[in-house]
Amino acid sequence: MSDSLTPRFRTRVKVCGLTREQDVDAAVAAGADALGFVMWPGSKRGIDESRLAALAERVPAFVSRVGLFVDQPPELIARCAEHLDLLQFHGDESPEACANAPRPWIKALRMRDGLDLRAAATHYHNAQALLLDAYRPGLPGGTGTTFDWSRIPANLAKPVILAGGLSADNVALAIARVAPFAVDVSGGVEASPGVKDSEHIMSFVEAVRQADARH
Ligand SMILES: O=C(O)c1ccccc1NCC(=O)[C@H](O)[C@H](O)COP(=O)(O)O
Repeated sequence: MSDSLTPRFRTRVKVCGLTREQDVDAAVAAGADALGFVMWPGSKRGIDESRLAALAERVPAFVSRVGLFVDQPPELIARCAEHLDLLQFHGDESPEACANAPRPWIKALRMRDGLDLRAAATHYHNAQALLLDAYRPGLPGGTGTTFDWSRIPANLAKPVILAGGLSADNVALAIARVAPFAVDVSGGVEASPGVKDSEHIMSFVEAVRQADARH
């Protein structure tokens, strides 16, 4: 239990898959630490470069703009990076390919059977964090499903961003079980793919704050 003089850990919040100005504003107003923009055209939440520019310029200082890529060309990544603070690689990018990125980066890992997270943390040792997401064949991200959180070892060498099927209803349990550095939400705060609901965003951030206050 913390007292008022003891700083508490604050679980960071990333809201992902933003496509609309009003959703960017809602996530910032709710207190999100990072906003994710899916640059992969195969996604229902995918946006193009001009949309990225328009959305990114609304984001104030101290809120990170994160661009998501799935095995995409370095030239595209470099152009998008002009509007981004951080890159999130969701495909089979090698550590070498990631290391050539023009911005700091995080590696998304889909929790398929047999994935050795300690080995992955060593493999991607230059990553700023590992984002752990559910595995669903054929879908590189945004599955809307959880995975078995007990597979995440304690004291992983990299900060953990927990993703996959989180919502205001289960994020407190996730924080209690995993104690991640950050949580990432997309489908759990949506009315439909790519269309966020400001009330759901607010409830999600509030649920994270309440969970933090209990620890
Ligand atoms: O959202 C997508 O469609 C997507 C497509 C390709 C790569 C990544 C994608 N999304 C990543 C995310 O939104 C999140 O990092 C994560 O997957 C959580 O999504 P959700 O389970 O819906 O909360």
